[in-house]
Amino acid sequence: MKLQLALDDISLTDALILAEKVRDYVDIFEIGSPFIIAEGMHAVREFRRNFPEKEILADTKIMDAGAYEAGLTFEAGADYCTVLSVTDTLTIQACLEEAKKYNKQVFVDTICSPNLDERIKEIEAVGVDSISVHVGVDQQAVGKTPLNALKEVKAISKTSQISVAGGIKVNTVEEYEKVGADIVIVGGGINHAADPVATAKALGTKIHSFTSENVTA
Ligand SMILES: O=C(CO)[C@H](O)[C@H](O)COP(=O)(O)O
Repeated sequence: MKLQLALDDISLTDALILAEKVRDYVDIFEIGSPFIIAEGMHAVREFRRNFPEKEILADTKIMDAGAYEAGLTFEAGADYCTVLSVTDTLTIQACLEEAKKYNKQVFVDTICSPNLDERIKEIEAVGVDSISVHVGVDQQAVGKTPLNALKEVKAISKTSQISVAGGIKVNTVEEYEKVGADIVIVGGGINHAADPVATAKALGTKIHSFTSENVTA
């Protein structure tokens, strides 16, 4: 299992400082949607320059103009961008086509998607192979978690790697590992912790120990 650190409500300077301190514990650096709104693709370029060995995800949550917007992220150095499952399948297909040109990948974010069962089948039928099960910050504020949606998607998905996000913390990460997430995304659970570096280390150690248990099993 991999750890993806979502950098959302943070300045570019602070994000680069934090990322340098946690680079050994984190597999994927996510340039979060609010961070992209604040800094644009400049943040992706700076992360690519400073962390050439790392996987970088641009959380663009694309809703339209799939090829153009996905292309901007790959040009900037992202390995992955995100598109919303609630958008038209044509937009998702356009992102996938663009990713193919760069030999990169696209995660489809399920935030606010009704009829997950039907939608997962439809998008995998057009070639989606990476799905991000996500309960957003505003939904978390009313007590929602992504655990049930993850169970649902795991039961339906035939071919995809699956990441999960939505208020996950060091003391809840096991629940997501048990259900079979491939990637756990943590934003506030690290960034808003009293000691973000120690928390990233604890999460990374836990998550990577799951992987070695699986490998030796
Ligand atoms: O995409 C996001 C918000 O739309 C966040 O990056 C994602 O939810 C992870 O952050 P957190 O762990 O704080 O929920």
